[in-house]
Amino acid sequence: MAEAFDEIKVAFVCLEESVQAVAATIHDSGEVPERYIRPEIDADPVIADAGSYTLPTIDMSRLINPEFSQEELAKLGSACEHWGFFQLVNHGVDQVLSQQIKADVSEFFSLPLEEKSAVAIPPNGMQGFGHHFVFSKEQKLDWVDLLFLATRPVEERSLDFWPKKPSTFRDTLDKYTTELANVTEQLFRLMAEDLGVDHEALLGTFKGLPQSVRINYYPPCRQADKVLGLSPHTDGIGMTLLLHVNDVQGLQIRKDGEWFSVQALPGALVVNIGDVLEILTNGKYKSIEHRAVVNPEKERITIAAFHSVHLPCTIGPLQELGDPRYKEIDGFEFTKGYFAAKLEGRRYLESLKL
Ligand SMILES: O=C(O)CCC(=O)C(=O)O
Ligand SMILES: [Fe+2]
Repeated sequence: MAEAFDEIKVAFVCLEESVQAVAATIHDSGEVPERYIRPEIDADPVIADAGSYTLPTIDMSRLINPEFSQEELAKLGSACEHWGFFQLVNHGVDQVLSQQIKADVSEFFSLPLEEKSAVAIPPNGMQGFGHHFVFSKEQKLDWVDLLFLATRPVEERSLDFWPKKPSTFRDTLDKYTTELANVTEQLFRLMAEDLGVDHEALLGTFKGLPQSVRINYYPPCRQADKVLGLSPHTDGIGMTLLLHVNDVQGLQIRKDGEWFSVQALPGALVVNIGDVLEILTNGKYKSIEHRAVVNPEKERITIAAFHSVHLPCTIGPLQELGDPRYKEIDGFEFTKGYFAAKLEGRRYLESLKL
């Protein structure tokens, strides 16, 4: 994947300011610079009465227990079809390791800007500390700083962008992402079973489980209702596993045309279907638009682990799943198109429909 990123060459404009530093400088006035103010939020409100919705919770310990697996597998399939999102509990990721990754990530973002800048994203680069999806000097900006790293295949890691501080960071990220790759592989197998397709056909697209992480730091913002942490988007990969580093909520997903706030359970992984899995499943599983909002008083930190296709490859609906409803597309071309249209929600995915 690291090599793939080099090949994709996304033309992001280098945004030199850190949002965390902006938040600190406006601390007294609380007035957010115009570039971060998002008038579109008012036109697109959050579901007032979310009581009728509950994001499905899937229990991995039941999925792998023969006594309950059929029932839980049906729930998994239904969540992927109707929500494109679920919370995974009892996922088996070592709790001490989860605590350690949370501590290391929090410590990295609490370092002075100069120290974080040791791993800054270079011009036209993707990996490191900085911002993604800034295409012009005029465009509105998300209220977030990120650290983006390709973690698998292991031999393609660019360690220059892996923080040396805190000293445990690299080792913890290595162990944590390895565990997540295992959970992902298990989920892909279970999904193949739910879909009634050959495991190898599904897993082959994700051979070697290429993976990257996007660690999101959303500073608090007194004008939180005027900014967006992350603009609405879908994930241009197979599947994402999201960990909440602290207990601050902010993820919203588009449900029946309105925004629904996710309440992540402590310790759960929030899993979502990406564009590639929607295409492979011929539209059975859904890649849902989501966004992140910001807390007025507290910082919010999340770790999104993306599981991507094995490049080079061709992305298209699996044969067993009926007449194709999406075009076949070369993996590189898909990824380039996804990055170019990232700020346009589901539009790129829709353009691939037949
Ligand atoms: O931080 C969140 O809640 C969402 C993160 C996300 O959607 C992403 O990184 O793609
Ligand atoms: Fe996302």
